[in-house]
Amino acid sequence: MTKEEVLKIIKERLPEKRYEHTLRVTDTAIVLAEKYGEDPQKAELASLLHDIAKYFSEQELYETITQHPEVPNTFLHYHPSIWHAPVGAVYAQEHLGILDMDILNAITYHTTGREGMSLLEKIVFLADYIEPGRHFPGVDEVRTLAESDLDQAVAKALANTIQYLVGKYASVFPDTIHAYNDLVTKVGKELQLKEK
Ligand SMILES: Nc1ncnc2c1ncn2[C@@H]1O[C@H](COP(=O)(O)OP(=O)(O)O)[C@@H](O)[C@H]1O
Repeated sequence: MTKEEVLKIIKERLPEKRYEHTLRVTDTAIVLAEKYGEDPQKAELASLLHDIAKYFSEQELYETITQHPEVPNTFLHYHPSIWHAPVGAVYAQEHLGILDMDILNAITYHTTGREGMSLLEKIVFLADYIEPGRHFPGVDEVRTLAESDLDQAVAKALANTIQYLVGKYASVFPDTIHAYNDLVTKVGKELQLKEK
């Protein structure tokens, strides 16, 4: 599939603002891929498609997850706003013929992260978090970390997300906690030192 064909598909399924967000995530992911040694074409395709299911109805998201045993149904125990991620991967596989599991997993875990994220998964997760249209508290620190250390940047983004959710007494998808634990074991000390 050409980039133009993918762009046409996402343009038909996303409102203008979300389409522009997608393009910014894609540009950001390509820069990160070049910096950290990932295939930029994989980063481009995964990012272009990461939000493909964002505007599917809640019923369609629910049904897709229940009908696909490969999607962990833990997703259904958490807020519907995270369901679009695994459903996007199902869509990419079934409708666009994408079979690369790394690309499909990068789409599935772009919102939540998970333990043992691949380089591509980290890149798409982080690009979604730091693309230049994002303005939430703490994003600039993550942008700075992303210039020098991918794991530190992802760990900080996960910490921010968990703090944000806990701050409003929202439940936290368990894989996000696992992703956080996994990465702070590696880079928690460095992050602590940087914040002193
Ligand atoms: N790890 C998580 N666990 C539970 N809910 C989450 C998690 N991450 C995000 N959410 C919820 O899902 C919503 C959508 O997340 P996301 O797809 O990152 O949003 P955006 O629309 O900004 O791209 C968030 O606003 C938040 O309420």
